Amino acid sequence: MLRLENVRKYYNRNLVIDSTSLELDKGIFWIKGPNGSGKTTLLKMIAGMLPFEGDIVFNNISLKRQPFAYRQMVGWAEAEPLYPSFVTGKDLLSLYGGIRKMTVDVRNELLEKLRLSGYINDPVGTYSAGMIKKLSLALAFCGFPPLIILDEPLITLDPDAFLIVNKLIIEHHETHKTTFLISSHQDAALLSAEVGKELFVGNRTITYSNVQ
Ligand SMILES: Nc1ncnc2c1ncn2[C@@H]1O[C@H](COP(=O)(O)OP(=O)(O)OP(=O)(O)O)[C@@H](O)[C@H]1O
Repeated sequence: MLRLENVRKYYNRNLVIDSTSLELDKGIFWIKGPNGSGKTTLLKMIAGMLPFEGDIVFNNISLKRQPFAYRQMVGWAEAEPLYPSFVTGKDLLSLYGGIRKMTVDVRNELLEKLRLSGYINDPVGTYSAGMIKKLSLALAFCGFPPLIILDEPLITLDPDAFLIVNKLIIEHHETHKTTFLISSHQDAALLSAEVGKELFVGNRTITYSNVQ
């Protein structure tokens, strides 16, 4: 269960997220809303990447009171990930996999599924935008955290990769009961109408509506 308690976010004096309280059960949630409505801000706050007023609680662990334990439960992938150009994909996966205590077999399975194996030993500076995107998604899945937050995971992916990522999200939700928060301008129905639910962000308020 994810709970937002009177969450509010200002950038300087600009109020972007206004006093939002929300409770979400396990599920796959799509964050929708026009450009500039606050989707990335909301996701970064839930990922523990931005300071804010209020609190966020996941599985009874508070981000404000137990920040380390909270962050251990969260995987995060940015919309436009950036990594130092000289590190390899393997370096990053070893780092994340080590922290998240993921076995090499499971890591290799993830690499195969995302078709990263062919270039994982190359420096990230040689990757295309889609290759970097897939690497960032693999890092978010590392160790199978119970909450995975993906900001625009489908941009820059080719049609094959798009389907692979959709499948991976559904598989994870079904097998590990992972909760996903996903921002996308894509149609949520592309994923799965059965498990997809939508959160609308806009007009400085958030309303939750179940689209099943
Ligand atoms: N670092 C920042 N400093 C100041 N204002 C910011 C900052 N980041 C975002 N904003 C402002 O916060 C508002 C919400 O931005 P945010 O990136 O969360 O929107 P979004 O819904 O993700 O947009 P998009 O669909 O274009 O990605 C915008 O008005 C933006 O200008």
